[in-house]
Amino acid sequence: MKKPFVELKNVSFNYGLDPVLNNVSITVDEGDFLALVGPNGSGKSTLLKIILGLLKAKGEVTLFGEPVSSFQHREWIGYVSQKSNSFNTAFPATVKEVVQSGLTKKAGLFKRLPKDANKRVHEALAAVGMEQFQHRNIGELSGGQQQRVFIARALISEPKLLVLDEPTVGVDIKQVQSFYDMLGELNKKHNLTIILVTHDIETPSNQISHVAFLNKRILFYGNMEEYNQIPKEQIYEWYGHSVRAV
Ligand SMILES: Nc1ncnc2c1ncn2[C@@H]1O[C@H](COP(=O)(O)OP(=O)(O)OP(=O)(O)O)[C@@H](O)[C@H]1O
Repeated sequence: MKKPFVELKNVSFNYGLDPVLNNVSITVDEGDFLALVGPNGSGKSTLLKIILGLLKAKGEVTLFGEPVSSFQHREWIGYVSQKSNSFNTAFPATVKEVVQSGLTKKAGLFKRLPKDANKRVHEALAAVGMEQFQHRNIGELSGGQQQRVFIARALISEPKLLVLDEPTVGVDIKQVQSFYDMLGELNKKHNLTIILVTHDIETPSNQISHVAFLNKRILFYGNMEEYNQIPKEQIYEWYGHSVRAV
């Protein structure tokens, strides 16, 4: 039987008086690839912060079967924030150094690297198809390539769950499909559970297993087959009228 990695039950949250999330309930099982989709300001980042234990909400939040407040295994969750790709391009760090920093971030600056650090850097870069770039400066890479490197940095501590906040912002439109294919491979071949947050309803769907559509509350939650049956007009309505029709 599949194990629930993340369970949210009736989660509500306000910043001051403004309600941002209202009675949100979703479950992410082991092996799922969930796209959490919603327009700007719909509460996606807030929900991620609640899942990561950075904000405390009303309702129940469980990680790997434990209440988020007492969950100890932070290393089981790899997180790539929205800001990762606004990397200072003049910063003189190689791809290898960036990925390696995923090993030292919890141990502190002066902690020695594990003996197998080189092998692990290589494996993490290979998993995202970037092994040939390890000696390049991070600032010389494209947005999509940088995003892959940040994912490798998250993968190096061998998480069970990977959380990605708007990972395709700054990725060339032509590279988006191959980026999703890479994530699909991590999900299926490496058995990595993924939550991907995006405002893009055109998110390539062939790799994704489930969709949650959020606009302060959950308007839809189901598998891809169920999602594909929703008329596009309905989705545009959920978005308001700012989304172009295709
Ligand atoms: N620290 C904060 N203090 C007050 N209000 C906030 C704060 N952070 C976010 N908000 C508000 O909460 C709402 C939800 O914001 P959130 O960042 O979760 O949305 P989002 O769906 O991730 O948006 P985007 O796609 O633009 O990143 C917005 O109206 C935002 O202005």
